[in-house]
Amino acid sequence: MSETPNPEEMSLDELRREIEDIDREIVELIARRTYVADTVAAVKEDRDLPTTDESQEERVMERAGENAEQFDVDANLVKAIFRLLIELNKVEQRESR
Ligand SMILES: C=C(O[C@@H]1C=C(C(=O)O)C=C[C@H]1O)C(=O)O
Repeated sequence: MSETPNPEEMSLDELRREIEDIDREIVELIARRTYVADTVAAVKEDRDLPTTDESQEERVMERAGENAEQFDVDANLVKAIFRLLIELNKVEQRESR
């Protein structure tokens, strides 16, 4: 085994560390989004509102598409991710009310 670092492998490692950091941040943001759902659930319970609000979901999805376009990423893929995030939030809300 050679002691000389392979520059291509090093930069691959560095890039993967960057992805690892970003992945952690993504999970942290998902957790933050989910924690807010607990508070939303409390407000809805207080006002006797249902967990699902389809018009709000449409606004969230539309915003996701606009943000995706702004950052030049595939809007349909980003929307698919947001569909899952909304479902995750609703599961959390149903558990906490
Ligand atoms: C968080 C809410 O509850 C649900 C979850 C949503 C979301 O995750 O963005 C949007 C609408 C609701 O169906 C809300 O009403 O704002």
